Amino acid sequence: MIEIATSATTTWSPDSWRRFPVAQMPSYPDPAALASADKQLAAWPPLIFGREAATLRERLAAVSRGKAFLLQGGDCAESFDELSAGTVRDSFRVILQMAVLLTFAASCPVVKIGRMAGQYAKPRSSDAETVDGVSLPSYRGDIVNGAEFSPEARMADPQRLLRAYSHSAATLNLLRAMAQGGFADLHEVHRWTSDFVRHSPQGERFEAVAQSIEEALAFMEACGFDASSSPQVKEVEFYTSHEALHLHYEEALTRRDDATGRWYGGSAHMLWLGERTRSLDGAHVEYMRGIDNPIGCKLGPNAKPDDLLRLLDTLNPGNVEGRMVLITRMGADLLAERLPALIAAVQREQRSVVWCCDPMHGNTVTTSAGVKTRDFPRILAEVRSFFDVHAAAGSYAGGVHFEMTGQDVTECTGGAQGLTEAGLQARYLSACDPRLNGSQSLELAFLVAEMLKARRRG
Ligand SMILES: O=C[C@H](O)[C@H](O)COP(=O)(O)O
Ligand SMILES: C=C(OP(=O)(O)O)C(=O)O
Repeated sequence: MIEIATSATTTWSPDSWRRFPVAQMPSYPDPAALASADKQLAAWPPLIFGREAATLRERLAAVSRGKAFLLQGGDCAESFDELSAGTVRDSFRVILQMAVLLTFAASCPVVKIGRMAGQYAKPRSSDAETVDGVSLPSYRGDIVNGAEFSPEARMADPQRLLRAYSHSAATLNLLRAMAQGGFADLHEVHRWTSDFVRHSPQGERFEAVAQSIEEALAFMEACGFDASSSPQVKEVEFYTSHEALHLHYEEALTRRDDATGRWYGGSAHMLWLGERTRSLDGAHVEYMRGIDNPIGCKLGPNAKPDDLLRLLDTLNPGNVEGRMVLITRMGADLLAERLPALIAAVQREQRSVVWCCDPMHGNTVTTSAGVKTRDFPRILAEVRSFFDVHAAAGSYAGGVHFEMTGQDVTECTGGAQGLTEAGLQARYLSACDPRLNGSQSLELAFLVAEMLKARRRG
């Protein structure tokens, strides 16, 4: 008789996911080499500590109570080759700028989480890609294989797990240095704008806000408040996150917290389940239920209220505040129709969650030239609809989640720069999905800031 594992009958351990069907996992030609990479990773230190994940849970608990707002953003897929001080700094500073605008508008703390330092694995719609009659395995993120269309590059290579770890460690090291070492000091706010944005309408609008902040700091200092030595002014709390897709990587970095005896995922502060890997009976849910980090769960337009409640039963049986972030990504057209039933179920069962809007993944289109893009007005429409639906239901729209970069890429159409389909090829660098560039990200932040301000004023 075949035994069917279920979360209810399985004792959790970092490797208990291996008894469950696992979606989106590449096949490795050399299992011994994979096991050896797993072993090496397990011997290395975790990238974060359990206490940090617990602090993030406290911050997210404040969001779930309507006392803070969540901003989560970063690359669709980080790339080994693109990693440099410049790329990390550019994304970080745009997230800081967005956070400043949102804090200013909402007058509440903004919890900042990067899709950074580990966002190397990608789920795909199809296992294979065919070009001119040649079929090869799909690119699944740099942790698995290479984006180049050749049989060698597309072969799943376990050594890439180790490179993903070292690239994540290098990224995190810089992020920590910038968050705490002076770069994020509010006195430096004028320096966060990159050159290509500085002279755009967004850049000029941001300068006006930066000027107000500078004056407010000077005023506080004149009143005797020592802003120059206050950690709230000089540093930011910045957290990392990625989709917990590659379960070999996640298992190998799972650690037990000495202080509490609880397990946590050591690869990032927050991990999320993707739309394609949130099956209740699947390996990804099994892995996530046992770790103590805050957990995100993507919810597409076909998510059913009962499935959501059963997921919450499994992932957060104690209904712990700040544990669950529900990231809806339904598309601008469907959100108003599909989201209310999910909100109603959560309200009826009094579940504590953070509701977050990912307006990217439900709005992807392919142009006639075969380029994947997203149109800025549709992204904005989904965010607006998200706020409206929550307001109508008496629920708190708690955050936003974007695929973005600080670089001057041309991947999403629209926005004040007037990017057209014809202009996409100029600097299309993403190996997977299209991101907002620095200017579009700021533009969106201004619009979200207006919604937050309107909500605050009732
Ligand atoms: O980022 C999300 C997914 O990995 C991506 O949308 C999948 O793209 P595909 O449909 O081209 O496989
Ligand atoms: C794959 C992603 O999203 P989704 O699971 O919502 O498609 C992602 O955010 O990278």
